[in-house]
Amino acid sequence: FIPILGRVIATFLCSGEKEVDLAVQSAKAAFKIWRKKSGMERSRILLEAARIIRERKDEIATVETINNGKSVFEARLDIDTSWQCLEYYAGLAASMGGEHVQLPGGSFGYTRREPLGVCVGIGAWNYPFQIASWKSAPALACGNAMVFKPSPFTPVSTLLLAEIYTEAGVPPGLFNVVQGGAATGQFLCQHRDVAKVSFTGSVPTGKKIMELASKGVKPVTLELGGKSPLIIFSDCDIENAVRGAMMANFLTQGEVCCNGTRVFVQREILDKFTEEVVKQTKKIKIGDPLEEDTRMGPLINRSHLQHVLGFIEQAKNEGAKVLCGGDLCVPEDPKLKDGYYMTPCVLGNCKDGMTCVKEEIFGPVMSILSFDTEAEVLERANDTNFGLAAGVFTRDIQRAHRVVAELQAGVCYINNYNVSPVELPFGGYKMSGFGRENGRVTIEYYSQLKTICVEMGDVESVF
Ligand SMILES: NC(=O)c1ccc[n+]([C@@H]2O[C@H](COP(=O)([O-])OP(=O)(O)OC[C@H]3O[C@@H](n4cnc5c(N)ncnc54)[C@H](O)[C@@H]3O)[C@@H](O)[C@H]2O)c1
Ligand SMILES: NCCCC=O
Repeated sequence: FIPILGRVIATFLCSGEKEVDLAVQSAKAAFKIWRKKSGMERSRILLEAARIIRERKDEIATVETINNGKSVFEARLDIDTSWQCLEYYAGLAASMGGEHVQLPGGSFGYTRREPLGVCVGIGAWNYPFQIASWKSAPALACGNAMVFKPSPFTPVSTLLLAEIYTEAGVPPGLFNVVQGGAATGQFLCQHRDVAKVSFTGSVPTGKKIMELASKGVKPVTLELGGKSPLIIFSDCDIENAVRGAMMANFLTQGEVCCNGTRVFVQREILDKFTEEVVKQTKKIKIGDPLEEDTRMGPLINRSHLQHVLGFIEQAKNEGAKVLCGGDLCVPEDPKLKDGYYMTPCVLGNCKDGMTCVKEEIFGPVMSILSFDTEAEVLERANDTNFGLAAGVFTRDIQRAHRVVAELQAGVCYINNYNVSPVELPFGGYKMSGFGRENGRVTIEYYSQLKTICVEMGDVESVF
């Protein structure tokens, strides 16, 4: 689909059980070659792939924008965090290793960090190229092969990544792409030659993936949904807090897992903050996402647009006040008349029990709530089954650290929101998932440790 035009541009055949098996077998063959390469050799190939992504950045960003609807300005940032991820793991590939342990009598042991084998990546539609890069870079750096299934809504850009890996010199089949939806994903998770599944998507699908993988005792990484709190204290730099709240809610049309959609504002600055955030939200340029100055494009598809608008209707019925936006939008350009556009929405008078405050909307809808004390806001911020991200704006640095130490979230931002340095681990607490992407720790999620115990003397048998 092209969300900008509301039209189909290409169709892909879904991979069935046979095609999934072919992909896994060719990944398995490539794994035999790749696992024998030294870290330095793998690093060189990943660096070359990163270079090609940088070189083709505009082309990849354009494809991403056409298929997903996000502004090309943002898509370029996604592509940056993609090649940066490849560079980061290329840098770590050569230094992966185990340890040497001295034992009594001159005996010793050592550990080897070894790849898992064929890993499966399953992606969501909001960051197609970035998700494929964040999964494949650490997987390949550790010596694994990967079969990746993008979302059927955004099947295109992952194919460019496969092309780039091949051009950079990975063995044929090392990074394979299969297309399809739930059925294809299930075949992948159940395949006996698959060693691990890394999934990005919703909580309900994450549960199913975990169940399927458990049948083969396969480890899983789950990057799931969220309903993250953003806490704005009255001593903050208000301009930065407003910018932070916009970053926390309106990137990629609000279709972002870690968005800080529950914006808690301390009562003393509630009116001033709300007035400014509404003013800035009304200024967001909606339109053709391929134009340089557009900052919000169409949502992913019609049914998702209706789903998001439904949340706004329900919020009104439950007593929230629409302070701006929340309507269907038809851009002036006639070619965009069938696109899935809506105006970004700020909801005031929100209460903790409202549906818009409790459920992940995955659209451009910010809910503003007021609070009085630190203890109260912490209690309310943590009162959710999700735990992906959280943010705090304050000039009091002691309070900032005290608050993030209490927040039940895998990623916490102090005086910023939704930045993604690849050097830092990303992932959730509670029902937002487990395992991490990015950062040094992710090596542990794509490798296994072998212990070798070496006897230097005679065997002392108990028999
Ligand atoms: N935590 C993160 O890093 C992160 C990042 C992006 C999106 N998300 C979450 O993803 C969700 C939106 O994405 P979505 O609508 O594509 O999610 P989704 O769960 O509907 O689909 C995700 C992927 O899973 C596949 N799939 C669906 N059913 C399956 C099954 N039974 N077995 C195997 N695979 C199956 C889909 O085809 C798709 O590729 C939101 O909840 C969002 O918060 C999380
Ligand atoms: N840039 C990270 C976004 C991942 C969640 O949707």
